[in-house]
Amino acid sequence: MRKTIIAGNWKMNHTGEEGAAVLQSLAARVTAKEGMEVVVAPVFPYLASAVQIAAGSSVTISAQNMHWKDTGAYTGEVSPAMLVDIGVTHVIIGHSERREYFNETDETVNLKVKAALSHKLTPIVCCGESLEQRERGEMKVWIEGQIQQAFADVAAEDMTQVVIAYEPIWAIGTGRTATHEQAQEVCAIIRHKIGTLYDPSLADGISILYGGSVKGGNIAALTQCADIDGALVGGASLQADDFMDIIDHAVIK
Ligand SMILES: O=C(CO)COP(=O)(O)O
Repeated sequence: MRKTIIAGNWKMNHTGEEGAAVLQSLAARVTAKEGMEVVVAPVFPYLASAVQIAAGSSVTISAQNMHWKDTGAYTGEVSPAMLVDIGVTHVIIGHSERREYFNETDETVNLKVKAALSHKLTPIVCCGESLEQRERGEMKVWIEGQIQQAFADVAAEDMTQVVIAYEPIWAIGTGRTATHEQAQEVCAIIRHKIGTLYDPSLADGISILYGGSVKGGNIAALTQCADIDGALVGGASLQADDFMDIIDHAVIK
């Protein structure tokens, strides 16, 4: 059975104090549910204290990015070994904001995916098309290409540790959620592509999340879809009440 995963990407938000308050509230309120995982991704400076606040609760902590090397002359970067050292378990890789503003490419995404897997960090690998690509009818080819390149040279046994997030760029922070039919269509394309790259039963075990203006009001319809196994949530993960609303209404299939 695939896990339902609700992951909050805080992006560049919350001071240490603000984030700690939200996380304390979540740690107290999220109850352990079989088949469900709740993840929160604060900014780098507060990851270590976030791990401590979440310890013993049903919330686990993710980074929003990392470098692929363990150490070296890479000013401003953070390595997978360092994340593991402080107790981080997940890392978001290839978010469209990193691709757009920080020169993240399919090649660096692939390097980071392989580095995460070799450190037993769970990569939450993002893909998604722009509105122009969708309108030009290029969505399927684009998404399949992103998936193929993200997992190039990744062994089948490592794929079981992977989480994929489909985030259409046009639905991020816009209030314009993809309909659950649109999200399901693309998540099915992703699962099918993984099935052709590996095998269908491996693809069947991978959690595929949807991200883009997810709220308490649309999570049930999304997670009822056959190929949508949770959400990567931006804005609505910043306040404990909003995020709890999503967690409480997510469907565990
Ligand atoms: O980018 C996202 C999560 O990674 C989605 O952000 P919003 O939920 O704010 O649209």
